[in-house]
Amino acid sequence: MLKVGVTGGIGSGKTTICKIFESLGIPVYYADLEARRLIQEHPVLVEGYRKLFGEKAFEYGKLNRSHVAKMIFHDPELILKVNALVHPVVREDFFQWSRRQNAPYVIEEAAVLLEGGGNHLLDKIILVSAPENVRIARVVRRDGMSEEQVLKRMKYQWNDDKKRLFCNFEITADDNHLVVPQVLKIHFELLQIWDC
Ligand SMILES: CC(C)(COP(=O)(O)OP(=O)(O)OC[C@H]1O[C@@H](n2cnc3c(N)ncnc32)[C@H](O)[C@@H]1O)[C@@H](O)C(=O)NCCC(=O)NCCS
Ligand SMILES: Nc1ncnc2c1ncn2[C@@H]1O[C@H](COP(=O)(O)OP(=O)(O)OP(=O)(O)O)[C@@H](O)[C@H]1O
Repeated sequence: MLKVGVTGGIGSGKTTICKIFESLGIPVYYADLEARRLIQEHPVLVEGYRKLFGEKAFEYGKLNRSHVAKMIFHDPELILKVNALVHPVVREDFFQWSRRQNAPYVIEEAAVLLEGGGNHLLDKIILVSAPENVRIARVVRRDGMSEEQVLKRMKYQWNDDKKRLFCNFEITADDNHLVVPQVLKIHFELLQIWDC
């Protein structure tokens, strides 16, 4: 079974693309979602988040997302500590999850994948790209974040030019390209690679 990463900056359309792969029967591991579950459940992460963010890290056992987001996206050192704490646990969880799947390939969807060297553990990487102004507008519309809040998160993510150097496929998900044909083309190429 191949392990495929789908990455791209905030608001690029990764989740939307992955839903199409899911409709083709491909299992998808959504790293943001699973990270939030693990931060609330995994003893090492619960303890680590308490140490880094204080008692306010959790409210009634749930991650206090706005408190943590306010702190980490203002502090480059803190975000490095968080990434070093969370990403290895998520990666291990992804590998355990992938062993339980039965498919020609599985996908890990993650915004921050290449930045931590996660590509070395995956067989192929797909970049989902869209211009920054389009991505900002999408996230403002979807989450009600301010433009400044989106820009703060982008600061901790590589730009598409840098990501492109590490990717095997690219899906252009701006407002002018159809994405379904691009997904289908990659899907059949991945099936062929798996078949060989
Ligand atoms: C800061 C937190 C609480 C914000 O929660 P929130 O629900 O607002 O955002 P969510 O988790 O859905 O992420 C939304 C987007 O924010 C960006 N983002 C999240 N974490 C990071 C990070 N460490 N570096 C850069 N961008 C990030 C990504 O584009 C992501 O797709 C949460 O993202 C967190 O704890 N992040 C650190 C752990 C992490 O790196 N998770 C990413 C998956 S491994
Ligand atoms: N190709 C597209 N054309 C127009 N709108 C799109 C396209 N792809 C996604 N969107 C919209 O843009 C927003 C962001 O998409 P999506 O949630 O898939 O991005 P993401 O990369 O997973 O975001 P994040 O990194 O924040 O989790 C959503 O509201 C979605 O409906």
